[in-house]
Amino acid sequence: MTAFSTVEDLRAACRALPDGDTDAARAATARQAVLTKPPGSLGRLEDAAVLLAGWQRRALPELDRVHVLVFAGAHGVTARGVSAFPAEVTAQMVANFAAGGAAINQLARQAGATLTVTPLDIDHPTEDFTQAPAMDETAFLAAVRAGHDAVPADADLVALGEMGIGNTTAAAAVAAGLFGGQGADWAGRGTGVDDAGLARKAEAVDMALARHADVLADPLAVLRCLGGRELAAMFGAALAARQRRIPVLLDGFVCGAAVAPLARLNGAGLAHAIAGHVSAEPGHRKLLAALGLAPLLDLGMRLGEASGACLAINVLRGALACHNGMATFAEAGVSEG
Ligand SMILES: Cc1cc2ncn([C@H]3O[C@H](COP(=O)(O)O)[C@@H](O)[C@H]3O)c2cc1C
Ligand SMILES: O=C(O)c1cccnc1
Repeated sequence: MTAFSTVEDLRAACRALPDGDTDAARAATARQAVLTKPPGSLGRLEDAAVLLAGWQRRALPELDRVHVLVFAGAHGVTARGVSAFPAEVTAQMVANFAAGGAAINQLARQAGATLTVTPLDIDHPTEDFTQAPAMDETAFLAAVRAGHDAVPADADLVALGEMGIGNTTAAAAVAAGLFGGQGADWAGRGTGVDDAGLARKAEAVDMALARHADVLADPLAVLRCLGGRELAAMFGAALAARQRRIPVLLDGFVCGAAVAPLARLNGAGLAHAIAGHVSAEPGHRKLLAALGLAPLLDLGMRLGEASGACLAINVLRGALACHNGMATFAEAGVSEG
């Protein structure tokens, strides 16, 4: 596993990513062509099975060891009135995760996945990024490393998610920093802010873009200066998964913004990622389009916590039930077209 003790090490690691196994992907594609169905009739389930085969490096992939990794962080920008909820909800929800009372507890159990929640220094909010970098390099690397270390080496799939009051503002700032546009193009209502709250979010993003204008060409600096610890951790987890060739399921807008720097640093950086869903946060659809990712689900969800990704695990289980379990035309004695 590539270690990184500096931002430049991290950048080098992001540029030197391994590929999946094209032979396994080719074998999976060939199998899809001879299963007892019209070619292509399982739509994106077929693509998903082939992607899992390529990254798991076996023609018949498995989902025995599925891990949901949720990272929590606290945001200085909450002081600007950018969330409908108070900042203390982050720590309260971390306790709720531990007690089993959150949506993700129910969804992870239902999806047959192991849930791990990693709080990241939640008693110490990041800096208000309208005024200063959210994190210095030490704090940023520590958060990236925490995410990197959270990925189990033997996972068949990891789903990523977050908890952090204020983080849809951070995600909007990161998205704007990476892909251009202004606050109003990327800010949404998050937990449900009113029109004045939405205007404050857009203004905070615009202030952040102006404050950090000199680093916007550097995707890692964008994540460090405009992001937050849980975003940096999701980035580190997506990187670790790729280094181990483990496929990744992405959650909503915040998760997508967190991993987007990998695609900016390496054109194929998110080739191992599947968008679990598109959230109701309007920036998410735009972000997925910019990343060239098509979401599996579109359920109007806007929760975060890896909830959309977790539901999509069930879709992948369906994809593999067909891919691994169906008879071929020859086996079933069914005539081909
Ligand atoms: C009780 C509660 C549980 C949550 N679980 C996820 N989020 C979601 O909402 C937050 C982002 O929205 P904003 O940027 O508007 O603060 C994040 O914590 C995200 O995970 C929650 C929010 C609340 C209030
Ligand atoms: O799409 C998301 O990630 C999201 C949307 C609203 C609140 N929290 C997260």
